[in-house]
Amino acid sequence: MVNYTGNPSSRPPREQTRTPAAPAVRAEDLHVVRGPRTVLRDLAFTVPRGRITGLLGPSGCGKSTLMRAIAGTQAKVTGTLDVLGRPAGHPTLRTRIGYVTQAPSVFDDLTVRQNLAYFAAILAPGRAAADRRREDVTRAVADVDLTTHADALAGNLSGGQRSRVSLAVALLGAPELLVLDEPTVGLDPVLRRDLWALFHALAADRGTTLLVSSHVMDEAERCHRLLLMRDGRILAEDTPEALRVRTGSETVEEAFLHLVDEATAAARTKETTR
Ligand SMILES: Nc1ncnc2c1ncn2[C@@H]1O[C@H](COP(=O)(O)OP(=O)(O)OP(=O)(O)O)[C@@H](O)[C@H]1O
Repeated sequence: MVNYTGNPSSRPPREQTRTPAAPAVRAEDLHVVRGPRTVLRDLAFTVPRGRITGLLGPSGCGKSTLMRAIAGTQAKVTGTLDVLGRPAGHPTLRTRIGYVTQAPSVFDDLTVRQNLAYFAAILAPGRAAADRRREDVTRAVADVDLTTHADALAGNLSGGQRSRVSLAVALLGAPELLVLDEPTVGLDPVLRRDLWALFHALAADRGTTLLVSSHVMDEAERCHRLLLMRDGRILAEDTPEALRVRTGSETVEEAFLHLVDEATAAARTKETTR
């Protein structure tokens, strides 16, 4: 794993005052239609650079759809969605974003190293880049703690190890923005802790921006900022601490439930005053 020397507790350091750089992601009036339904409705939010932003909400609320839109792979997106200063999906963003979906995208009949070498050759083709590719592959394998499995066939790895190969592929080009769709699902507590340490090291040491989705609320406490989603809308956008304080809650899960109740009550009031 990347050498993580920061705060070893599960909570990240408090949000520090920094010169506000342009956000990594900026959405305004964002809508996404899938099939017959509008699944994301009127979203407006930002994702700050060099921080870990957690995208949390119940299953089906639209997290993956939003990540696909940011990665530029989602059709029927309207409104403003700027990513690293370009409209989402712009061709120049391809090498600047690492996107890991929920389904590990690895070739089972190749070893871990061969999988990475294949994707490295797409990112940096040609003989002149051979040394750099080798270094990038070795670094990415070490980042996800798979050095001892580098020559194992991907098809013989566990589910968690295969997910980490996918993550290593995304780390190859040292992307500025990492979009990770439920990267810790199905992992044991030790691996989850190690992956979060890696995420923090990437943000702190390499300045990488991470957008990490989860429907497990305890992971919220590990993020610098949160986007809480429900039913295709952003319910709240703030630091975990600010959300807890604002709602008088002990945990982010409690804060989330409080915000859901508040939104439901507001919707009812709107209905009855019509
Ligand atoms: N191909 C599709 N066509 C139509 N609707 C879809 C399609 N894929 C997803 N949806 C709908 O879009 C909504 C958002 O789905 P999405 O996968 O983004 O949610 P999610 O929050 O990522 O869920 P999970 O945590 O279970 O992965 C859901 O109601 C889902 O039924």
